[in-house]
Amino acid sequence: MKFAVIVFPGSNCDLDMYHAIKDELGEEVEYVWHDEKDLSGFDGILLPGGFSYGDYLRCGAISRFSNVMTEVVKAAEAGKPVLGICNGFQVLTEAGLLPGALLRNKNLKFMCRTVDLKVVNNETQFTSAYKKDEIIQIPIAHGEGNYYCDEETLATLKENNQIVFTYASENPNGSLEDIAGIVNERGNVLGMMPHPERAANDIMGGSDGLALFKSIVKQWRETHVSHA
Ligand SMILES: NC(=O)CC[C@H](N)C(=O)O
Repeated sequence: MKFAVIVFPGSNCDLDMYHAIKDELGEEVEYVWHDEKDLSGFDGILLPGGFSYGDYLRCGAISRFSNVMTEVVKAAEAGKPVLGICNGFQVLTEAGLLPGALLRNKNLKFMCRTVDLKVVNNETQFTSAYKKDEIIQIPIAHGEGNYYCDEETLATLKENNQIVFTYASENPNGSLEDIAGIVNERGNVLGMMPHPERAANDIMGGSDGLALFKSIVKQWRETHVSHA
């Protein structure tokens, strides 16, 4: 499987993402600058964390206009796995690929710690390697992680089982219904504020995030590798 790690001006978790894929999973991965106009050679698209365009206006509000985003939309529409982590999640909501918005943390502070997450939906291509309602430890580091959507959108998210991760022991940012990660209706685009790529090896303090990347590869292999 070949992954693209999109790099915006100001991205800072692209290195972690690249390491998780290349060194922990042993899969192909390349950095793709935000100005590129072709992602057709990639099987999975990863939007990393960081401070793209310095978080000016709103986190992700400018990056969503980068040339590469036209290709990210095409990849999502083609059913390829698209994963947005933290700033990547914010870009995906600004680009309309995921519903809702990430507002300023309720306490208006930058939150940087490891939190307990509940895997409330393990039936997605991103979470099949977890158990239902499994509690995992994943780091967060953000100032605008407070997920919000209107009542109608929340009802749709619940009806379609699109809520994938919730904060378990504490809600660090005020997110509606403790939402920490959601998928689109088709289930191939995931956005989440916690950083699984920063929990890909016990040396980093934990490896609970690795199963997410393994789930993506497992799904891809099941649908793309012929079992001759
Ligand atoms: N780690 C990140 O990706 C941070 C995202 C964004 N800059 C925020 O502070 O909310």
